[in-house]
Amino acid sequence: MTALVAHELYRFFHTGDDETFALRGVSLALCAGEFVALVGPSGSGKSTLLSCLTGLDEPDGGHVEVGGMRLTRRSEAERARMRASHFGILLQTGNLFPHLSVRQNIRFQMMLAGKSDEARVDALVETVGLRARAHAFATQLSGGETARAGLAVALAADPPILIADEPTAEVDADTESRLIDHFETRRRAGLTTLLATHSGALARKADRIVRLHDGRVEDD
Ligand SMILES: Nc1ncnc2c1ncn2[C@@H]1O[C@H](COP(=O)(O)OP(=O)(O)OP(=O)(O)O)[C@@H](O)[C@H]1O
Repeated sequence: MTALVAHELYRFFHTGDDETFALRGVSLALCAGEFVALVGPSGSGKSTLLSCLTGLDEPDGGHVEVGGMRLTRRSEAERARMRASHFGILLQTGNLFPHLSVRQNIRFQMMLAGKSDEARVDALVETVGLRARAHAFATQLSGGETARAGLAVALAADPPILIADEPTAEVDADTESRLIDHFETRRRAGLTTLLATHSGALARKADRIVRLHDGRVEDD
């Protein structure tokens, strides 16, 4: 079953007289339960693609379908509803509430999904290697800790589709291997994962590697 489809996505940015072609006709299909790594050089369009796939950004051309329903060109409220029921999202813009601790951020995300499970909060804090920082506020975390806490929040509600941008940036080797185990557990549970990454170790564990270059899929 196909979980997420992108049809011929185009995205252009205009800054003054400059025009950047971030996506130039990207098509991609993720099957339910697939673990896919999105790779490519800096500036190749990975983050832009993830934003369009989750409906946080609207493509200038093409469309996205999630769970068989079109996500693109709907109202912001409809996109937000579809996002909440399909995705866990970690993008470079971050997803933490600054006035909540790491634990409270994870708990809050679970609550939004109608869930409450303290053992799962403990397990997620452990998985991302933040046991010692679980009670720190988001504003008190380092860059790497912020990214790991953000990943725990993205995973909190056990989303059908996890979309994460560089989830293992700035993590030590032990944490990276725990996270890889977690992504493999998701795959065994039939959950779908798409990660943009510069990590060869992580990409090698994926079922499939999709390579972007200059806004196009170079290899899939
Ligand atoms: N909001 C924006 N306004 C103008 N240009 C943008 C914007 N967002 C992205 N771009 C440009 O679009 C291109 C693709 O950027 P994107 O962030 O998607 O690349 P990336 O592959 O994720 O890079 P990295 O690996 O460095 O995160 C780049 O040339 C970038 O400068």
